Amino acid sequence: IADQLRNVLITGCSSGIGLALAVKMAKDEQKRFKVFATMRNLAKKEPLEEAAGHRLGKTLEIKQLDVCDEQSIKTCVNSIPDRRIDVLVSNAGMGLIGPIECQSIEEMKTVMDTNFFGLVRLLKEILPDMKRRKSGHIVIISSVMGIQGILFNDVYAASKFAVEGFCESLAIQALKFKLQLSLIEPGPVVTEFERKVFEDGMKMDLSAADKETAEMFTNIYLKNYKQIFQSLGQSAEDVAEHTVKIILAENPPFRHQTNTLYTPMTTLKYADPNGDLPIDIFYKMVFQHDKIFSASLNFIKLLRWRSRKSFDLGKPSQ
Ligand SMILES: NC(=O)C1=CN([C@@H]2O[C@H](COP(=O)(O)OP(=O)(O)OC[C@H]3O[C@@H](n4cnc5c(N)ncnc54)[C@H](OP(=O)(O)O)[C@@H]3O)[C@@H](O)[C@H]2O)C=CC1
Ligand SMILES: CC1=C(/C=C/C(C)=C/C=C/C(C)=C/C=O)C(C)(C)CCC1
Repeated sequence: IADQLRNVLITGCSSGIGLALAVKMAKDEQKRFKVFATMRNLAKKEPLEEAAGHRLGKTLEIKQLDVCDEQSIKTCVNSIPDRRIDVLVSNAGMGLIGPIECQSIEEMKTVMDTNFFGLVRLLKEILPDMKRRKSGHIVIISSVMGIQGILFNDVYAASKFAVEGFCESLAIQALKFKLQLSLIEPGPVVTEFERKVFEDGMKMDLSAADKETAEMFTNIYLKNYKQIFQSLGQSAEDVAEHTVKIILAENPPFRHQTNTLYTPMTTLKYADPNGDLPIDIFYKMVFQHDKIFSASLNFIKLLRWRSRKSFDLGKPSQ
């Protein structure tokens, strides 16, 4: 389908990565994509409409889709000509931070339902068509937390690990049907996600946690949260650019990390089969905070300077 117009369905386009990606693909100079930009709440469509400009109604259409609602997914897919989706970008998701003692099972279930079962619901509806056609690319916005946990992100990391385990299994079957499957793994990205998660963290009722845990969350995690996003964070447009390159790549990889500043952390996982190395390093970064944290921020600055050269995924398919 290299020279054919590709139908692209993206979830979670009211803000952040989904919005940036929808707009970037709709503005493709070679007009290779017809974008179905979806969101659960159409009352939030204005920023996307504004960013899409005159592409609206041409290379970009806005549709309602709630990944937690099977009927809404079905209605949306049925409204697409021939139900043909060449590229599915599963992007809708939400964060959750804090000590588990202070989170309800209900809140945790909402995260799993959105980040993990949201993807499962989409694929139950869309995968059979792709298999029948023996063509399609499934692109999932996962996270570095799909391969490595971070302090106070226990349930969010679990939801992204679930996504990765699910996709690793499915990728083998996908290969048999000539389908492509790619996990995009961003580090911190400055979007509504960051703002929502931080605000929820700031107003969290910490009374169910012991003093040491509550202080750890407030004085270490929340205190440094903004600085981490500032020094390490990417823009939604940057992640969108990586995602488009993956979509256009001749042989798209199964996993793609978008943030070269973050790769030293994830690499630690593969450097030690016992799994202790990344945990020890994260421990030192967090709890020998004064010395290590400033050292690691300097290290990040050095990496940022070193990583000016742009990434290269080889020859695009056209
Ligand atoms: N920001 C970050 O640091 C990182 C984010 N990611 C991942 O990137 C993806 C996009 O997040 P990002 O752009 O940062 O954050 P945003 O909060 O800006 O965007 C999330 C989008 O998902 C939508 N959404 C939430 N629940 C549902 C649902 N049930 N059905 C449909 N849409 C829903 C939101 O809609 P609404 O406006 O209605 O809430 C919004 O459009 C997520 O999967 C996230 O886990 C990965 C790595 C890092
Ligand atoms: C770098 C770093 C930290 C935080 C990393 C963060 C906050 C990453 C956020 C990633 C996100 C939001 C991914 C979304 O999917 C710690 C743990 C404080 C320890 C010191 C090093």
